This record gives sequence, C-alpha cells and structure tokens, in this order.
Amino acid sequence: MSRIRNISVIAHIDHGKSTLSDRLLELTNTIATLGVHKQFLDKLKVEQERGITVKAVTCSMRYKHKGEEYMINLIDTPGHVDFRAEVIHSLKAGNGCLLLIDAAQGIQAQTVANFYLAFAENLKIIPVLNKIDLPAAEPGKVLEQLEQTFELDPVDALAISAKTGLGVGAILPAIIERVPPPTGSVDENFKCLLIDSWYDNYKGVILLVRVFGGTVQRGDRISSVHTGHKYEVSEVGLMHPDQSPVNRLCAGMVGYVVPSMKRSSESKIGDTFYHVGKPVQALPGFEDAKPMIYVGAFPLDTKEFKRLEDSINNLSLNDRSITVHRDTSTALGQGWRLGFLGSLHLSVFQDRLKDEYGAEVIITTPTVPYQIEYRDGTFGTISNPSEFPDVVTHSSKVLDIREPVVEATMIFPSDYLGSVIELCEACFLLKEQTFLSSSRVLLKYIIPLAQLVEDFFGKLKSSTKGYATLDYEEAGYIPADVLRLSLLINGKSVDALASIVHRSQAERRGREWVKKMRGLVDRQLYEVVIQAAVGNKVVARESISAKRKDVTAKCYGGDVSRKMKLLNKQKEGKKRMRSIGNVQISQEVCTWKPGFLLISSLSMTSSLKRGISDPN
Ligand SMILES: Nc1nc2c(ncn2[C@@H]2O[C@H](COP(=O)(O)OP(=O)(O)OP(=O)(O)O)[C@@H](O)[C@H]2O)c(=O)[nH]1
Repeated sequence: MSRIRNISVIAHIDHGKSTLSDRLLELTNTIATLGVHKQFLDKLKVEQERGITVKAVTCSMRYKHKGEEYMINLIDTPGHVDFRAEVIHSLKAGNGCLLLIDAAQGIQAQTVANFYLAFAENLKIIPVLNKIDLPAAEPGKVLEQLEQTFELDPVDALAISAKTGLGVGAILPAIIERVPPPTGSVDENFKCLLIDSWYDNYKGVILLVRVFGGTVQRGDRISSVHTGHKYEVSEVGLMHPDQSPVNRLCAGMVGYVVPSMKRSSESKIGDTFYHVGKPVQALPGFEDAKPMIYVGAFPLDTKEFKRLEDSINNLSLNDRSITVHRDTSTALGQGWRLGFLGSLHLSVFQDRLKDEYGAEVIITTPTVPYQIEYRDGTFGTISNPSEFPDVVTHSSKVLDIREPVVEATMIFPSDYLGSVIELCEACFLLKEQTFLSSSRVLLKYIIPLAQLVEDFFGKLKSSTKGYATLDYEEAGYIPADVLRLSLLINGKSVDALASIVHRSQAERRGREWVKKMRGLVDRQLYEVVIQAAVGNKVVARESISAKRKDVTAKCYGGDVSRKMKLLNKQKEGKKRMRSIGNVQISQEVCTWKPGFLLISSLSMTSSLKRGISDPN
C-alpha cells in the first residue's frame, strides 16, 4: 500500500485537466503518444465535440521512482458545475489532488469551488499552473492569487504546459513524494466504496470501486450494505487505461468489479460492498445528486415511443443522475418527465441520445422543482407546470409555495463590478464581496434557480465582456410568489407550453409569448386566436386571420416522381405537426432549444458553450 497513490485532477472548465491526464498517461507509457489534437480520456462523442469532460474517468498508471515501482490511480474530473457530483465522488476515492490553474486566466469560479471540496476532504493539494506556454500567461500574478485566496504556498506550485509537455515530468515525483499513500490493510475484512458504475452489454453492470480494506477476487460473494443484495464476482481489474483484469484488488486500490448484477438501479453510488458473512460498517458515502431542472420529453413521431423509451432507459443506466418518469401531454401525447442536474447536463443528454441511439426528442422548457405546502398540512414538490395549482384555487388549497435558490459565486475583473452589481442588486441578495487581487473580484449572491436557468450566465457574460465565470451550489428554498402562465390556442390550453413565472412578470411574459407564437403558427383556413392566461384571466392576446383557400395548389402538373416527392415531404411534415383543437401547429413550437426565445428566453447552455470555448 505504501506504493499506491490515489489522486484526482480538479480545475475550472478548460484549464487543461484532460490534456494533463493524457500527458501523464503517455509519460508512464500507459498509452502510446497521442497526436496533439487527440484526447484519450474524453471518450464520449459529446466530450470530443464540445471539448468538455462529462464523466470522471479513472486510469491506473505504473511509475518507477527512485528504483521502486508505484501505482498511481488518477481520476480526471469534469469542470462544469452540472457535473459537480462526479468531482465529489472522485475526491472521496483519493488522498490528494492536482489543482490546475490556467496561468493566463488565474483563479476562476470552479477553481474556488473545487479547492474547497478538496479542502473539506482533507486532501493533499498540489497546485499546478498550466498553459505557461501562452504569451498571456502571468504565473507570478496567479501565484499571488493562490496565496491570497487559498493560503497556498507559491513554493509548492508547479508550472507546466500540458500541451507542450514542459514541466510535466515534475508532476509524477511530486505525487509520490507529497501525497500520502492510502490507509487500511489487506488483512482486514473486505470493504469497498462504489464510486461509479456503468452498464456493459456483455458483462452487465460494472462497478468502479475504491477498496478500503481486505481484498476481492473472482468467485468471491459480495453484498451491498444499502440493498442487502448478494452477488458473485466474475472479474476484477484495473482501468489501465481500459479494463485490464487482475487476480485481485487489494486495500488502497481503485479498480473495477464485475458482479452478477443485472439492473443498474441496484448500484447506488456511495454504497459499501463487503464479503457475504463478514459484514462491515458502511463507509461514509455521499448523497445522490438531486435533479435541479425538469423537462417534458416526447417522441417526434408517436410510433417511436417504445424505441425512444428503450434509448432513454439505456442512457439513464449509464447516467444515474437522470430521473425518468412517464408523462402525458394533451398536445404531444405520451412521453416522459426527465430530471437533470442542469442545462448543460440536459443538452449533453440530448446530444448523447442522438449520437449513441439516433433518437430525436422534443424537450419542453425546463422547470425547477417548487415546494408546495397545502392548507391541509401536506407538502408536495411540483416540477411540471401542468400540475401546478391553478391560481384560482391557490388561496383555498395552497398555503405556501417555495422555490429553490442557489448561492452563486462570480469572479471577474473589478472594472465590471458596477455593471454586475447593477445586474444582481435589484433581485438578488448579496452574501459576499472579496477582492482576490487589486484587479479581480469575487461576488456571492443568493439567486433563484429559475432565474439562473433563465440565461443569467448569458447576462453576466455580457455585463463583463465575457470575462466572468460562474459557479453555484444549492442554498435551500425561499417563499416565492409564482403562478402558472398558460398558453391557449383557439381556447384550448397547450399544456406543453405552460410555465411557472413570478406574478410580477406574468403579463410581460404573456405578451412576449403570444407575439412570438404568432410568428410561429402558420395561417390556417380560419382565424387562430393565441392567448396567454393566468387562471381564467387572459393577460395577452394575438390573432392570426384566416387565409383564402387556393384550390389550384398542388394540382399543378409535373411528373409522378415529383408529386411523390412532394407527398413524402408532406407526410414527413405532418409527423411534425400536432393538432390543438382544429389548429395544426408544428411540434417544434413546443421544443426547448438553448437560446430559443419563445418559451422563456432560456439560453444558458449556449452561453455555457460560449463560455467554454471563450478563451477569456
Ligand atoms: N496553450 C495551451 N493550451 C492548453 C494547455 N493545456 C490544455 N490546453 C488547451 O485547453 C483546452 C482545454 O483543455 P482540456 O484538457 O480539455 O481542459 P479540461 O480542464 O479537461 O476541460 P473540462 O473537462 O471541460 O473542464 C484545449 O483546447 C487544450 O488543447 C497548455 O498547456 N497550453
């Protein structure tokens, strides 16, 4: 055990975690040298296309130091706040971490958040300044920030370029010398912590575990503390970098176990496993990541329901933070209500569904979960606008409605302090204002989650010319004066378009809605009336006058193949249409798209993408 080191790489988005992890794998000959543009650890197509890490990845490396061979288990973690739970799980598996900071950008919002997570776990933190090859790099300034913000000694920091490899050689000896080896003993009863799991079509569920005591090998019978279910182990191994079977996993190691587990739902991240008949105390686990936003999901073509359901279920097997429940909409038919950790998580899910299963889906506007206290003393959580109590019955049935808030941390150059305060001050509560240096400032505000989801980051970026970074964590619930805004087409409510808004914004939102909707609904043979309403009260109205029937349309000559082509095109088009009363509307109207202004001017994901690719 004295020759094992378990370590995570943590950093703000894009500060170079995956690039550094790849370089370390190359240095230890775990993988062959990659081209400059290749990334080994970001395996998912979405990860490669977007240049972000979505899932934490573990890899074991062998490294010789002063004549002794060591095993370093390295976990590359995601930077984005939506995937924070992955970072927490990864940190629990190790004794140390590399805290990477881009030498040109300095400390950013996720640097602060990740530092405190590692600090709370009492891990040995090795600060690493990356990208020192960039002309804009200012290592001296960043070292000052590190000392001022985290009280980290600048002497302990390593300066590298993960891209060119400069200085990377000093990292492995630093890990061996500074990070303590894991504690525990192979002579104890076997116990391990489940840090990740995924579904393999051939082997079934695979568990990624950190062994805290004893050993485990093929043929062992193990049991879960959480469920009490028993399993027989058919394989154990290390991720080196892909699954490499070994004879046994010993205390201190991070590796995988293949149990005879058929259903992913039985693997609960944070669970403890032990040998049947030799029970152990549960290891301190972690809470499940709770969904922060919910959306309705519906097949584009109703015939695709079953296939889409299989795809959604398969995908959620490998991403346990997605919650799935069946749902029906009068406008869109049968579908599901899905819960996600944030907008980026949702949009990554959409991409993965398309990339990995070729499935396209209609996603409605995200809603946050509201807590409702009823007058009869019962409580409930509602995250579907169509289930939200009607305003008319509010006062009689509902005592109180509360909405989730987050504590948002923003870091940006102090030149923009005035404009950020202007953006936040009217609605949000200031918690902290700290100067990280003479030119950089950190602000903490309590912000309703619904407003954060609704392009707050986009507004923050435009107030700071793109320089601000944002991180947030849950901060409980506060009373909210919210109500349901319904959209009606020719008197029929389109449930998929209902949303929950603040009372003070209902009229403005209603007007925005009907105006946008007017531009999206085609003219029909009769007048179409579009209304936004709160309860029975119409707050905005637009109408589209009837068009005159053109009897000669489509009768125009041409050969048969052209007509067939037109007919097929029409058939395809019809699939995308749904009837609301006697009005045909395109399903696309109900679809949430990042930056799609109709429903709630929500564009957090696109702003995030901008943020991710924005070097500033
Ligand atoms: N110039 C320069 N660019 C670098 C260096 N290290 C990483 N990059 C670039 O920075 C970008 C982000 O690198 P990644 O390794 O994907 O960053 P990450 O921290 O893993 O990103 P997330 O997983 O999304 O949080 C890529 O375009 C890299 O090529 C470096 O040392 N110098």
